[in-house]
Amino acid sequence: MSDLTELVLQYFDKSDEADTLQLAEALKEDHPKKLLVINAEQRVTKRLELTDEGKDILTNGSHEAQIFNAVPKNGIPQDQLMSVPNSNIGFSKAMQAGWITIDKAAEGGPKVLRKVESIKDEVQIILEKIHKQDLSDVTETQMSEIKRRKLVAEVKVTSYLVSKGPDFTLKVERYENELTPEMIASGSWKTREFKQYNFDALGVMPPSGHLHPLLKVRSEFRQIFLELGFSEMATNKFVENSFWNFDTLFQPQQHPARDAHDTFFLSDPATASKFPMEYLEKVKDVHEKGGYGSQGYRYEWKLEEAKKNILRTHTTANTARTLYALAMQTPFKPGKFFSIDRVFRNESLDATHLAEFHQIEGVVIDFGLTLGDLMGFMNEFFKKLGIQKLRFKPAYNPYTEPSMEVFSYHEGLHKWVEIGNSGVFRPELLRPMGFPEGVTAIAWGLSVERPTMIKYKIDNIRDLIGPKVDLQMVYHNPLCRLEKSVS
Ligand SMILES: N[C@@H](Cc1ccccc1)C(=O)O
Repeated sequence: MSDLTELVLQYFDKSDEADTLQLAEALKEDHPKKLLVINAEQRVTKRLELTDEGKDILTNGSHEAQIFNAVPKNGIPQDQLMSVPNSNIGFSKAMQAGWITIDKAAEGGPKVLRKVESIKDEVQIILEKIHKQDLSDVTETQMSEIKRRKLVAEVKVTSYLVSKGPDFTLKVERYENELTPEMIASGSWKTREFKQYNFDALGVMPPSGHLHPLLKVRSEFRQIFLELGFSEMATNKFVENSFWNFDTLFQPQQHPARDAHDTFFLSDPATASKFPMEYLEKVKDVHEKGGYGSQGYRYEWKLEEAKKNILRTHTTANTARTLYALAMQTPFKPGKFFSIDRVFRNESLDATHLAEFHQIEGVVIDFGLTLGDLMGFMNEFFKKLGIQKLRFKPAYNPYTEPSMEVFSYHEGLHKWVEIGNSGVFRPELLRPMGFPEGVTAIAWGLSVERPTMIKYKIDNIRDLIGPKVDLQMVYHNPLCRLEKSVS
């Protein structure tokens, strides 16, 4: 017996019937076709069966025959015949058939006498034929009489016509699903049979539209910013140049972040050419000589370095562009801006790092904003996300002073987790743009991936992004259940 035959029998040992598709699944068979090596066609036929009364007649004879047999040669008083089962019908049928007669004038009451020597019990004979399913010499009149007397009934019988299918084989083989390195190494792939692709497969129908967890968390953050009156910055430029990504942010041209190990540089087009020249000169000056109370970096600033096209390493490049556009407007107007979009870093990939991720960025600009405003604002912002305990740690960014890393206490992990970076923008950044003295800006950035991984308890980022995304996680986030908070 083949393995499959055994499995099929085991399956039927536990269940009465099977849909071939379900059976294929239960048996882990590659394709239900393998199980369809035989065809089964359902057929419904009609058959006559004896009723209980019919069965009784088959064994004991018809009612009329029983009456005849109960009459001895020299007759019997009529009332004694009444003990025979079904005597009423039997008596009248036997009278009709002319088998018996009645002597009403007999002494001691009416007496029943035999009229013939012997009888032939036709009803019993016909029922015997029906029982044997041999209806060849049963006449229509006989049949309708038997049916009228309800001695037979018509029953439906369901059966299956089983025949060999086109793929019938006595050898049930398994198709290979995957071409493995072992098959290539051993050369066994040459003789194996591979499963065909099913281009008609429809996949699982989702019950409703779903958001990827990253999009869901993104929409939750977006909602918080909008509730706080922030405007969304345009973030459609994945390709940025070094000028906006680094130089405008007072990041020196020798800074390690501007190295090919950390940043993706474009080869075609390798450089950008359009810059606001007046502003560019001011940026160059502040790097080389300083100003606005700063002594600058005191190195020779090079335009070629600023021209280099890159994939933006942070959305702070958009903040720089947005603030520059705001500075162009007079008189000065305070502003609150945010963006949530993708950034790229030339990092070595591991369970928690990818070469691209999403940043949430916020900036508030007005006269006299201080570190206290930043800390107060951070507390409010994270409270809306359900994050209560915050800690700030002094840090360094070329564009903010002071700078602070933001940590939150993670109840599940029982430790402080870094959730963002923040600071007060330097005058070296704001003043060359043209903002008046006294205008300051507080800004912060965080990744979308970190809170998402914490919320969905994902410890490998590849389960969140890329071909190995756990679809169940997506299915559990139907659009209609969009929640307002991230925890
Ligand atoms: N650009 C910083 C985040 C940040 C934004 C704004 C101010 C301070 C820090 C980062 O990529 O980590």
